[in-house]
Amino acid sequence: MISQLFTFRSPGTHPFENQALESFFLEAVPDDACVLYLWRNDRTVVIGKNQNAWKECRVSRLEGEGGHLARRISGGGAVYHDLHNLNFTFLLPTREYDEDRQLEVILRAVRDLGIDASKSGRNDLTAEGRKFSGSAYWHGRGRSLHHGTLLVGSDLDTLTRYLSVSPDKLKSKGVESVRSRVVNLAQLCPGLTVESLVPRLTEAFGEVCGLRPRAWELTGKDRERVSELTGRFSSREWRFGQNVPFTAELSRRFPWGGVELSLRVEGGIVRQAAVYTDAMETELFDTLSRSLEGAPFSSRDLVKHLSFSDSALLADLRAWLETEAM
Ligand SMILES: Nc1ncnc2c1ncn2[C@@H]1O[C@H](COP(=O)(O)OC(=O)CCCC[C@@H]2CCSS2)[C@@H](O)[C@H]1O
Repeated sequence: MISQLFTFRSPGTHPFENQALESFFLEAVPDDACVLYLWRNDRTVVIGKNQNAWKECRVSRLEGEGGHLARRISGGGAVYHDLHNLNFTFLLPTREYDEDRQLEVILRAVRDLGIDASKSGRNDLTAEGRKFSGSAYWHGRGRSLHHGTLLVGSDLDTLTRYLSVSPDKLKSKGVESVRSRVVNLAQLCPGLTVESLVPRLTEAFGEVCGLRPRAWELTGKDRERVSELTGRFSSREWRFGQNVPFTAELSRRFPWGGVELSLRVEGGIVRQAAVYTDAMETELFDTLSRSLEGAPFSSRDLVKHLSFSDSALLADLRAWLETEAM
């Protein structure tokens, strides 16, 4: 039986710290309690546990604009977060886990605003046929986590700019996102902000569970654990190295000839590079494919590895890879 409710609002907006806090609550939630953790990330794309970062997200564009690519422990697709998207996480013992009750908390808060919201499909909440929330789940060691997004007033153009990747560029297995039409709650309830939604969620949490929620106070020891966990979520290994191997195919026509690059990427590193070209400088291209092997698969690193000579042709290739969506 749940006999205690806790709420916690993250003070920060950095994705890896927020993910660490979430994992901390997963470890720390008492056997008779449910925690509702509310948090926001600044400019972040969060991919599912088994997704390919480059297939789901324009990583170089996101990072070039100061954003972060984060991977979560739960499955499912890729979503965009900014400061006008509110995330919720329910953390509780698995035997008390009840997806419908958890979603009831969210639906009650949203319907109280006069929005006709409903559950749709496996993990979406929609209003007027458009999605404003996606959920994902994790269960293990007797504890469960149910987390989801709430689009309140996010920049939907930016969302689309980061999440649209050309479909045939990467050949890879892995979970695909389910692209949907999206809507901000503030569009359906003018004036709504994250700040005004938070107390409504806390209230609905108490009403649905029939208990009064208390704020969780972090101790010094809790904070130490959170900073340990932050390292895991921020590591390149966790974020990019988890992929099943894939092949990236990039092609471009230049005044001096066409180039096709085929890069075999394993653990986020280019293991094999093949270049097909009708340009005349075949020797340069042999060196080029060798020099790409071992490079981390990011525009910046590929460009660095292509700096072995100052030929004009290489400069064209560097400029291309710098802007190429990967
Ligand atoms: N922030 C946000 N909220 C709702 N829907 C979104 C969002 N960003 C993108 N999308 C839309 O959902 C699809 C992907 O849907 P798909 O069903 O593939 O994936 C999800 O919903 C995953 C939800 C994960 C929630 C976690 C909670 C805390 S950390 S992230 C995407 O292509 C867009 O069309």
